Amino acid sequence: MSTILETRDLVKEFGGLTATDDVNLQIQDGELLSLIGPNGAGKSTLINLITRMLEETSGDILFEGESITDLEPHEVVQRGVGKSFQTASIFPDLSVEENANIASLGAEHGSFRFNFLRHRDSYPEVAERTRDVLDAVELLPQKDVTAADLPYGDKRRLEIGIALASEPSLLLMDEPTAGMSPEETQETVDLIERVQEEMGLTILLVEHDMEIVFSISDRIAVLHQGDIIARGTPEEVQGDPDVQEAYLGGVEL
Ligand SMILES: Nc1ncnc2c1ncn2[C@@H]1O[C@H](COP(=O)(O)OP(=O)(O)OP(=O)(O)O)[C@@H](O)[C@H]1O
Repeated sequence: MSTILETRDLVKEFGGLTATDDVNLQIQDGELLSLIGPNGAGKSTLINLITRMLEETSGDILFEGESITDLEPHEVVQRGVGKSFQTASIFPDLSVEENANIASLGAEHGSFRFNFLRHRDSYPEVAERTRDVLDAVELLPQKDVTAADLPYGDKRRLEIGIALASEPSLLLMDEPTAGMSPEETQETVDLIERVQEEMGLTILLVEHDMEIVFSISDRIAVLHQGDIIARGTPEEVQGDPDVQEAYLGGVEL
């Protein structure tokens, strides 16, 4: 297995506070790696550094062997780093299909074309990608539904579909099941496992639900106060005394 993403001595300071402290993380091609840790551990900071929403204080980030620290966020997406976050990427007044079209078109042409809806029939490759994406997240039957009218779980699936439209080789997911009912959570976990397998995706998952983390992950990295204190398979991490200590009084592992 080769390394798809690597952080080298990655430091992010906010004033006097060190949010990530010399973080060296490697994500292997094709794996599902979960990033866990107590509140304030630095998980979101690390994700935001990878997507280039935040500028590092020092260190480097390599994607497919090349540094991405000089890139803009949209350039990182074009390189193949997709993200599915809670912050909505959905246009609520448009249909499911139109939302997927916009994402597919952006991926095809590198930027959003304002008037594309009038010309969409001349973009067969976009239509095909839209169909594939909606099929992958099982939203084809709801393609004409206005996004705002979708049940919550379907909205989150549409967000995952929008992220998939850019055909990422690495997908960053921040709490994809937050706010979902147990049934929606299980469906989403199944969906993540399926797209990972079918599309050969590599996934970096930030998730607070330990049941999900331990069932779905190939490997887990544990952040605590900006440091990676443990990494390994679910079994290795679960038995690690440093991890138990970091979570004392917090989440039960
Ligand atoms: N923009 C910011 N300005 C100042 N401090 C920040 C900023 N963003 C994060 N921090 C601080 O950096 C530390 C790490 O925060 P971060 O949000 O990365 O943690 P987290 O592991 O994602 O937490 P949670 O699980 O609660 O989302 C915290 O102490 C937080 O208060």
